[in-house]
Amino acid sequence: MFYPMMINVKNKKVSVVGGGRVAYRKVKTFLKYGADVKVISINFINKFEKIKDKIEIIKDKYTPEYIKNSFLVVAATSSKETNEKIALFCKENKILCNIADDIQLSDFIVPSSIKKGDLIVSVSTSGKSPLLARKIRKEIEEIFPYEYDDYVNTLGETRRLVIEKCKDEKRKNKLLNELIDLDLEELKKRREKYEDCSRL
Ligand SMILES: C[C@@]1(CC(=O)O)c2cc3[nH]c(cc4nc(cc5[nH]c(cc(n2)[C@H]1CCC(=O)O)[C@@](C)(CC(=O)O)[C@@H]5CCC(=O)O)C(CC(=O)O)=C4CCC(=O)O)c(CCC(=O)O)c3CC(=O)O
Ligand SMILES: NC(=O)C1=CN([C@@H]2O[C@H](COP(=O)(O)OP(=O)(O)OC[C@H]3O[C@@H](n4cnc5c(N)ncnc54)[C@H](O)[C@@H]3O)[C@@H](O)[C@H]2O)C=CC1
Repeated sequence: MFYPMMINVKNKKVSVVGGGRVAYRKVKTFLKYGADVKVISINFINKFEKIKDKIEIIKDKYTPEYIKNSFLVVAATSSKETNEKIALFCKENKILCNIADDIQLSDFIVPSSIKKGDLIVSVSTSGKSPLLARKIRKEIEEIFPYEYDDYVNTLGETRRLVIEKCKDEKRKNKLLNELIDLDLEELKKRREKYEDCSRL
């Protein structure tokens, strides 16, 4: 059973084995979340050219040496045998792994997701149908047509002010509940107001 969680990969060593379409997709997502990505593969599709300055590229066959110090590993080679070897090595060395062609051997799977600033919406079918996850993700994307970045940041800052300055639990909950119904403009006014108060 896969438990949904958010894992911090910023500046952490992530290794992706394989240089095909699937590996490329996984690498792009890790880069979006600030990981320190190494890619090991015999061959690479041309798209890797576009991101070659943002990753470490090792053009070689997989050997455990390349992944041994990783925080996370993704096995996305076209060789089932290699993917299995990677899974086994990760298990023995307590490294979390995602095996692109074998959910049973995977410690984690990747959902289909939308990132609008710090607002992240993820959809998973627990591996039953990645295409359904993608379809639902696209449907949800249509109801988030604009950038949430500024809104979620302002909400986060205003929430911090309420938590810091309001010590009455009941009132605090009331204020926090009010915040999520305000639009960006109202929220910014509210933040300014709370910044000027010493207590709420
Ligand atoms: C278990 C999981 C493990 C993991 O990869 O993490 C997994 C496993 C497998 N995928 C397979 C196939 C496809 N996967 C996609 C696409 C995506 N797959 C993703 C995640 C996951 N795929 C995890 C579960 C997600 C969930 O919770 O449901 C997404 C969401 C995220 C991402 O990859 O970043 C991304 C969509 C991103 C987006 O657009 O939003 C497509 C479509 C395409 O490629 O265009 C196809 C072809 C169509 C088909 O087969 O359905 C196969 C068979 C391989 C083979 O046939 O050889 C396996 C292996 C198996 O099923 O055993
Ligand atoms: N989880 C997912 O979302 C999906 C997973 N898959 C599975 O993912 C795997 C990869 O799929 P694609 O990227 O389409 O394949 P691909 O054939 O385009 O790429 C495979 C890559 O693996 C490399 N490779 C093969 N053996 C290797 C070894 N011993 N050491 C290092 N690199 C090696 C090749 O050089 C190539 O770059 C397949 O097993 C496929 O079944 C396929 C579709 C989606």
